[in-house]
Amino acid sequence: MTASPGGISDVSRETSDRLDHLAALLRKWNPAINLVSRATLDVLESRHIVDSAQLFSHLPNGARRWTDLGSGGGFPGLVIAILAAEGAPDLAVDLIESDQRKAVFLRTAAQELGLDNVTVFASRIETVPSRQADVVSARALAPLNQLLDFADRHLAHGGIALFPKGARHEEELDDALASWQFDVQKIPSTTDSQAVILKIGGIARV
Ligand SMILES: C[S@@+](CC[C@H](N)C(=O)[O-])C[C@H]1O[C@@H](n2cnc3c(N)ncnc32)[C@H](O)[C@@H]1O
Repeated sequence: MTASPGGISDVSRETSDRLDHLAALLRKWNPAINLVSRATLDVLESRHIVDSAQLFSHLPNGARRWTDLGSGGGFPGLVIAILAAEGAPDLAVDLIESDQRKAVFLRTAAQELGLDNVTVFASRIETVPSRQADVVSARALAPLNQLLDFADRHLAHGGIALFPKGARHEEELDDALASWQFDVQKIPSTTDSQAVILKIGGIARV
């Protein structure tokens, strides 16, 4: 799988059809529940789907559970589940989303897309028992300091967090270092020259 600004390549016809189907479902449901900002609906594929798909290439070998926090319209979690159905069939994908209407969308979309690797938790991240995940992700959810607290709750020992972050990531890293120890790799985003994916392991409170 390759995710570049031009789109997603090296995937099967079924995966590509599922990604198109997800885009169609989002366009259908968006007027009712505002899953993505209306301004980005026209560039759903490049702005949200490709941006989410690039995280999949950082899946560690042997990972069994990926937990996406604050999934909203399914970014990155539903896109990861679609790619995993082809590329990592043993991976279970959790989507945690406290907004009940968005959680209904996520369940309906997973069903319509024929994804049996998805579990939706219509609850707050803070109240779901630890998922002991190998990977935790969160996009556009909270400052890094807060995300590390969520990741600390839901990661298994040795697990990693993948957090897409924008131009202010250095500031967020400095703030987080006041309360947390961690190892971080800054991976340039393929969709935005100012953005990075923070790949974080070894999370511990200071
Ligand atoms: C700005 S949206 C981002 C959605 C998606 N990750 C994306 O990139 O498009 C943040 C989402 O997180 C959910 N959320 C915020 N706080 C949460 C919490 N404590 N537990 C579960 N979901 C939460 C909100 O309902 C919202 O859908």
